[in-house]
Amino acid sequence: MKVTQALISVSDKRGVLEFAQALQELGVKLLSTGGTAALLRKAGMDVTDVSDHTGFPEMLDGRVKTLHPKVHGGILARRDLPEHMDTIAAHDISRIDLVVVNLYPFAQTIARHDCTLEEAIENIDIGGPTMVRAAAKNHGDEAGGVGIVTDPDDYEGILGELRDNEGALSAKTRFSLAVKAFTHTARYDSAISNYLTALTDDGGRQAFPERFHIALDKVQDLRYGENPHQSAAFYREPGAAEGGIAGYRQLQGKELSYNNIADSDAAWECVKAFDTTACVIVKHANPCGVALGDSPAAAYRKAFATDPTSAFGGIIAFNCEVDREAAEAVSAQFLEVLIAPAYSDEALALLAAKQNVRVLTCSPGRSGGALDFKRVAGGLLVQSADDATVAVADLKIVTRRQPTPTELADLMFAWRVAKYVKSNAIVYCRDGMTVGVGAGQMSRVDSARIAAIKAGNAGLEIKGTVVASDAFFPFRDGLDVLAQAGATAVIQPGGSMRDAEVIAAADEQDIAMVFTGFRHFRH
Ligand SMILES: NC(=O)c1ncn([C@@H]2O[C@H](COP(=O)(O)O)[C@@H](O)[C@H]2O)c1NC=O
Repeated sequence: MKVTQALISVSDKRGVLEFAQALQELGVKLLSTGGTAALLRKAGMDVTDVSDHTGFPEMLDGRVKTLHPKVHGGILARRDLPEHMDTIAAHDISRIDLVVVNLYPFAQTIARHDCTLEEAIENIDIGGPTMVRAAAKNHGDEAGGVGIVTDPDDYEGILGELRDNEGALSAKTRFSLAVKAFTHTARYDSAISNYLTALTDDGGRQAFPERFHIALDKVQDLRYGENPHQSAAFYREPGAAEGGIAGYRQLQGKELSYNNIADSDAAWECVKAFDTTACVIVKHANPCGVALGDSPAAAYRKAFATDPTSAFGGIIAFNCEVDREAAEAVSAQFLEVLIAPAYSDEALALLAAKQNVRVLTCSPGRSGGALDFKRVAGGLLVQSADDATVAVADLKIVTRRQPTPTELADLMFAWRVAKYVKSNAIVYCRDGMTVGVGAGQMSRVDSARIAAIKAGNAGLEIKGTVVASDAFFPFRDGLDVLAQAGATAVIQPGGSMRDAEVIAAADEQDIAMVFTGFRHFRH
């Protein structure tokens, strides 16, 4: 059925003029609301105001514009039922075959820090969702129905189909537009619910609403989950900042697996923590080598040297462009995924010879949402992201001996790495490189021992290293292990009941120790 009449009422006016002009050229009659009609008319278009169509003025500050049987009858009448068609004809209601609506910008309004409740309420669209839902419900079948367009990105495709299809939209297109439209209104209402249920009695907003709606967009189905007998998919938060792994672009290689994405996230978040050239190698969600370097290749070689055994089949991330030398260096090992903000042409040409390696670019910007989620059986733990940082000036030196400038630089490096190592985390470092990483142990003292053993296995000198501990030492035994291994300086949060005992142990062994005042647990 040919589209004869369209109603256009949009807040986001991007591309609407060109779309309306093209519709008019196709012979579609246009109805429109105040602001939208004014925009179209200013461009010389022939458009009928909805108020002239209904015989009722827009009223109540725009709260009532399109809420009228002349509009909703024209949308909701079933094209396949003669009785419906007779009824609208009897009431002089004409068919509206295409509805082009996007809603008041509620999410953008409440994102403003100075937004009042009154402003938020006024930005709850009523007439818009009513039309969107009506049109989506009446998307119809082969006999005809209504097309509902809520996304300016769809304008071009719609025009293409109308041109190719003698001015009609197929039932398939109308159905997929309807699905998108109901998703649009569901997301809109979720934002309203999240906002209102987070309001506090004193007019403030609590971070965690009483009811939490999360809307996610599927990025892709995955071949399987953490194990081959689990099914899986990857979802992205709409509107999340670009810098997270969910914004990845794959340049070559096999499809990413569930574990690839989880490990890539760990590697990418860790490498972004450094503001000079850095490389991170991750295995099973933990960094097994992190290093700074004068070039990406130099950083990689140091990171790899931490634990060549574990680096096999790892995920490698750089925070800078990968050049030919770095591409050559990483190609010498078996790796699953390579991530960087960019690659030189030479590097890409070289990597192309290893077609199985998944090569990704990610934006170096800030990562996703301000909230962190963790699934537990029957629920979800939600917390603010761990974005605490410490500056040298904030450190509290608690031992007799002060760290030397070199130790201090390595302590800061080690602390940054420890944040990305699963607890209990102990990280030995020297010269901007990890020397031994102890991760995910149930006891801190075991983590300290394992990290030292791993450094030995890699043939690295542990004497003279500095150490970061992601949380305080409950007893002096952990500190004693570090001292016996030959560490000379330690960074840790402090705050243990036995801090005095741990500080005394450090003083006894001439270790310089600094407290950050906060911990970096990662489970
Ligand atoms: N009240 C109504 O009947 C009504 N009908 C359409 N709207 C909205 O008004 C906006 C467009 O308004 P204008 O064309 O005046 O700029 C659209 O976001 C549309 O969703 C309405 N506004 C709010 O509820």
